[in-house]
This record gives sequence, structure tokens and C-alpha cells, in this order.
Amino acid sequence: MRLAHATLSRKLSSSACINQSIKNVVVIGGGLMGSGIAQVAAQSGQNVTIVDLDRKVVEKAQNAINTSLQRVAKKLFKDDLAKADKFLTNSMSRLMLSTNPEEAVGQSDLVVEAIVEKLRIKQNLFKTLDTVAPTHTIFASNTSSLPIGEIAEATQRKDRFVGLHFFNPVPVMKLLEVIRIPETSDDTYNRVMDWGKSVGKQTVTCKDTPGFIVNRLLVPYMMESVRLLERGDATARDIDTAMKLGAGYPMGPFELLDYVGLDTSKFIIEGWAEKFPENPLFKPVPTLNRLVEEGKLGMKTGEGFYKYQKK
Ligand SMILES: CCCCCCCCCCCCCC(=O)CC(=O)SCCNC(=O)CCNC(=O)[C@H](O)C(C)(C)COP(=O)(O)OP(=O)(O)OC[C@H]1O[C@@H](n2cnc3c(N)ncnc32)[C@H](O)[C@@H]1OP(=O)(O)O
Ligand SMILES: NC(=O)C1=CN([C@@H]2O[C@H](COP(=O)(O)OP(=O)(O)OC[C@H]3O[C@@H](n4cnc5c(N)ncnc54)[C@H](O)[C@@H]3O)[C@@H](O)[C@H]2O)C=CC1
Repeated sequence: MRLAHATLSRKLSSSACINQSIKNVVVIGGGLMGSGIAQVAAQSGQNVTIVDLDRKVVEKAQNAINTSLQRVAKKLFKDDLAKADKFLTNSMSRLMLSTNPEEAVGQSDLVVEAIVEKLRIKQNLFKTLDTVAPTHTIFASNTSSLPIGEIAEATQRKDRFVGLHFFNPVPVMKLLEVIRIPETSDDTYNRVMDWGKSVGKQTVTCKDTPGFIVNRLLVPYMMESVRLLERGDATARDIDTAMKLGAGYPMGPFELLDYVGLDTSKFIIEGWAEKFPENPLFKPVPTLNRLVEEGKLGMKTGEGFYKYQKK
């Protein structure tokens, strides 16, 4: 009886929502990216549930979002503290926390996954959610490097599956890469393009190709930076300075690697080295593996290529 009731409520909720805009968003993964994605959705007026494995992680995400929103509010309403406070309070009031993904997606219109960059783990998550999410719910992955099609393989909703690739830090970086797979329906594509704009992003579209646009160009550059360092051609600091002053980048490659996380970077490279063993560009680099083995994941642990003041 419970199952029938659940199926019925899913169908009712799906038919009721089918033509509505995306209002209820669930973000799975409360780390660097998930917290940023949840923030931009909440501050844009949507109901957001952020889900992680551990209550402490979602509470940490909530605190990070609150801190970031204060920076955003100060910029948006610099001359009106009352409005800034209202913006902050309203945005935070739309944010719910959960450690139960199956329950969280029950009323969702869009699920954005931002969990660890491991294909099997992403597939297992979506396979489970596919059995409980409403029929109309769109699934999206924020993966940096994995094939959207291979993630979607785990579900029966390939027509409602896309890549939504945000950039770090999400509240600041304007770009959103939208990736269609051949099965993505026009309705799904149009709805996520509208949603991307509603959360303040400029969208570009890319086929389901490794690294999409930015990372396809960024990863080789980052790999070559580490090889330059490993050959002893220049120090990390000088390479960063050179790229900031010589190429106008806001961060050099080593600052950026520490910023995005050396664990995520390692997962990306390992995935591409496995998929493209013949491409020397993707050959894993000893320095990155050593740092990750030592637990030096970059800013998130206080040390990577550089050391950071504990906040
Ligand atoms: C070792 C070999 C392995 C290599 C292979 C693997 C490589 C993998 C690479 C890709 C990894 C995956 C990444 C991915 O998928 C896609 C990405 O995200 S790529 C990264 C994209 N992001 C960048 O390139 C960031 C570049 N940096 C910057 O833009 C700036 O440095 C930054 C905005 C981060 C900080 O700016 P800065 O001026 O230095 O500091 P401020 O603190 O003054 O901030 C400026 C401005 O922005 C506001 N702000 C900053 N952070 C936040 C925040 N979290 N929330 C809200 N607002 C924020 C701040 O308030 C300032 O606003 P003002 O108006 O200036 O007051
Ligand atoms: N770090 C970056 O600059 C960027 C990362 N990405 C992508 O976003 C995704 C997340 O990356 P980050 O936020 O940097 O990683 P992170 O390590 O900061 O956060 C990942 C979070 O997912 C949680 N998690 C892992 N398995 C889970 C599961 N089964 N269910 C629920 N939560 C789970 C972890 O507890 C962790 O809090 C990855 O796919 C990454 O490639 C995309 C753009 C930029």
C-alpha cells in the first residue's frame, strides 16, 4: 500500500509540476561546489535542500553559505543595511539541510549532484534517486571531467539528464556549462538553460566531450605547469606570478590547484589517464600523488602546493 501511495503521490506531484519553472532544488554534496550551487539557488529565490553523508558537513556548508552571502549582500546593498539583512535572512530561510537523499528529492524539480569525482559513486547515487524522485524531476551532474552519458546510464531518465558544470567559487564565477546527451529532451534543455540564467549565470552549451570546454583547455595547461615545476625549470611561485602578470590570470596554476582541491584534481587526471592512456598530457604526475597521499589537498586542508593560514 505504501509503495502504491508513494507512486501515486509521485505521479500527482509530477503532473502538477510538469509545466512549472524549477522551484525546488536538491543539491547532493555539501562540499566546495555543492555549497556554492545551493547558495546561488537559494539567493535567487528557490527552495534548496543541501544533502551530504554527514550532518557536520551540511552544517559546515550552511555556515560557509552564510559567510559568503554576507559578502554578496554587502556588495548588493552597500548603502542599505536593512535590505542587506533581509536578503541574507530570506536566502538562508530557503535553505534546508539533510543527510537523507532519498527523502530530500521527494518534492524536487531539479537534483544537482556535486559529490566526489568518482563515476561509480555518482552512478550509484543517481540509480537510487531515480526510483524515488518524481517523474518530472531533472537530474544534473556538476562533474568536472566524467562523461554525462555514462553517469546517466544508471537511470531510466536520460531524457531528463544533463550536465550543469559550475565554476569555483560559484557565487562569483559567471559561467555555467550546460551539457546535453543525445537523449536529453528539448524541454529539459530549455528548462535548465532558463534555470541557469535565473541563478545569475551566463550559460554556454557543449557536447558530452571530456572536460567540456574550460577543463579541456585548463587540464593540459595545469598538467604542463606541474611538469615545468618537476623539471626544476621554475618555482611554483614564479610560475604563478608569470601567469598572473604575463597572461592576466586571476590565479596562477598552483594557486588554482590548491583552490579547486588536489584530491579532485587527482581524480580528474586518473580518470582521463585511464580513458586516454595514449595521451601523454594526461599521464599522472608524482608531485600531485605525493601531496594527496600526505593529506595536503590544498586550501581545504590548509596546505597543498602552498601553506594557508587556518581561518
Ligand atoms: C597537478 C596536475 C593535475 C592537474 C590536472 C587536473 C587539473 C584540474 C583543473 C580543474 C579542476 C576542476 C575545476 C572545474 O571543474 C572548473 C573550475 O572551477 S576551474 C576554476 C575556475 N575558477 C577560477 O579560475 C578562479 C580564479 N580566481 C579568481 O577569480 C579570484 O582569485 C577569486 C574570485 C577566487 C578571489 O578573488 P580575489 O580578488 O583574489 O580575492 P577577494 O577575496 O577580494 O574576492 C574578489 C571578489 O570576489 C568576492 N568573492 C570571493 N570569493 C567569494 C565567495 N566565496 N563568495 C562570495 N563572494 C566572493 C569578494 O567578495 C570580492 O568581491 P568585491 O566586489 O571585490 O568586494
Ligand atoms: N573543486 C572545484 O573547483 C570544482 C569541482 N567540480 C566537481 O564538483 C564535484 C564536487 O567537487 P567538490 O565540491 O570540489 O568536492 P568536495 O570534496 O569539496 O565535496 C564533495 C562532497 O560530496 C560528499 N559526498 C561524497 N559522496 C557522497 C554521497 N554518496 N552522497 C552525498 N554526499 C557525498 C562528500 O562528503 C563531500 O562533502 C566533483 O564532481 C568535481 O569534479 C566542478 C567544478 C569545480
